[in-house]
This record gives sequence, C-alpha cells and structure tokens, in this order.
Amino acid sequence: MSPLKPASVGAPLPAPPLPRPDQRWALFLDVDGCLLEFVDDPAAVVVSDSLRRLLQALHDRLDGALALVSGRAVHDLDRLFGRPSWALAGLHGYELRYDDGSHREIAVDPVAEARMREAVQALAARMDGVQLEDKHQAIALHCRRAPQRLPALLAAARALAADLPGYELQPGNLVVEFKPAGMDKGRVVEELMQRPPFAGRAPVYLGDDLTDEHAFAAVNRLGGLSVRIGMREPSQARFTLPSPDAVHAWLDQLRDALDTHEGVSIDATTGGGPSPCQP
Ligand SMILES: O=P(O)(O)OC[C@H]1O[C@H](O[C@H]2O[C@H](CO)[C@@H](O)[C@H](O)[C@H]2O)[C@H](O)[C@@H](O)[C@@H]1O
Repeated sequence: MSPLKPASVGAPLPAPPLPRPDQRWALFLDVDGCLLEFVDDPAAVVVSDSLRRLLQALHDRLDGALALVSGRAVHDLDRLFGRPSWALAGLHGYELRYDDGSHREIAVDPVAEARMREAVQALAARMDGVQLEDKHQAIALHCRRAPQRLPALLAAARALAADLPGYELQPGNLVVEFKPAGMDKGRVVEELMQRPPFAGRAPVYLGDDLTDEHAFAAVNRLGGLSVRIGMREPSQARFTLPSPDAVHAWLDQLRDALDTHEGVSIDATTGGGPSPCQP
C-alpha cells in the first residue's frame, strides 16, 4: 500500500462544481458506497437500468474517458454492469481492462496466494459474524451483519497480514481485505491517465472509502477533482456529495452540462484544483 499524506479534518467540504464542456474531463467512479448503496450481502447489490444508461451516456459524451475503479473483481463488475465498454479497474487496481478490451494483470505468486487463502479461511472460521468473499487473488472479510466485530477483525487481520508475503491489508467499510501488494486505486488512476482516451484530460474521482483515498491523493496531484461520498473523516478529498442518490443526481447534471455547455472551469495544469470552490 502506498503511503497516504495526512488529510485535513473538520472544515466542511463543498459540493463539486460541473465542468465546462470545452474542458476535457476524465471520470473515475468507485462502485459500492458511491454508485451503489451498501447492502448486507455483497452479492445482492443490483445496478438499475437507469444507472447503466447514465454511465453509458457519460462515457459517450466524454469520448470514452470513463472508468469504474473498484475493489470488486472485473468479472463481478461485468456481472453487475452487463459487460460495459468502459475501462474497468478491479481488485483496487490489480486487474485492469481497458476500453479496447485488452487486459493487464499483475502476477501473484500462486504459493503466496494459496497460503493467504488457507490462513484467511482459518481466520474467518474462528470469527462469528464474519462473511468471507473470495475474489481469487484477494479475499474480503465482511462484518456488516456483526459490526461490533470490526475491531477484533482488524486486529486479527493485521497480525495475520504481517506473516503473508506478497499481500497487504486494505481496510474498508465494515470490511478488511487481503489484496496483492503493490497496487492501489491511486496508481491505477495514474496508469489510466497516461493513455488514451484519458491522457490530457482533468481527472475527476468520486469514491467513499479508505481505498479511494489513494485515488484522491493522485487526482489532487494531477490537479483534478476529488469527491468524497458520505461523511467519513479524515479525507484528502476536496469536495463532497452526501450519498449515492446525490451522486446519481450530480452525474445527471454533468451529462446535461456536457450537452448544454454549462458549468465552471477546473485547472488541470497547475495542480491548484477547481477554481471556484478551492478550499
Ligand atoms: O471499491 P468499491 O467498488 O467500493 O468496492 C469495495 C468493496 O465493496 C464491496 O463491499 C462493500 O459493499 C457491500 C455491498 O453493499 C457491503 O456488504 C460491504 O459491507 C462493503 O464493504 C465488495 O463486496 C468488496 O469486494 C469491495 O472490495
């Protein structure tokens, strides 16, 4: 996991502005807690047709510069979103499918993966109320149905991770994940920003969770918009929206702004962030 800079706490963040359509944006969207409300069972989330249509419209209006950046695996994102043509970054960036259909994946030592699986399964078996989600190269341990278990789960996971070479912990919303080391959402956003159709655009990233902080830091460095969904503190994000419903409404406005040439400017060249609302 790459180190995160200290984040500011306390000052209320503004809502994100909309871009002028003469400015070229690249849109990066987290999934759970951002596009989708949380539910108890990770397999039970449902993506509405209207959300799919909205994302497709934004993808088209941004000349393809839209990507989902998720802790879910790419095949799971395909299941939820109906194998979209957008770029998909899965497992916090470990997996990446570009919008031309090509893939890149980082090799994980199969011995290290097997060792991780055995150890994490054993940990889950001895913790009541913990749900194991096996994503092949990564495993998530959820405690949404027993949130009081989180401190004990985190402590046990930290102790275990210290003995699992090639793997690192990614804590999240009532979850702790064992994921391959060396990749995070910030790095995958930077990777995407180096190639078409993202290169040369200003990155805009919406996300809710700790894993999204890596992306907020990267987007801030690149002079884009970092938008935290919900109230989690501290955060490096410079803007906020309260909920997935508010995200959908903002994305609706963004689609309309791209159609009607409304909005405000952001400065992607100076690293100074968006001009009208810079805290
Ligand atoms: O990066 P994301 O797209 O936000 O994915 C992060 C994790 O999201 C999922 O877990 C979370 O959402 C579940 C469904 O609402 C919820 O039950 C769970 O408590 C949340 O932590 C997903 O299951 C994980 O694999 C993702 O890594």
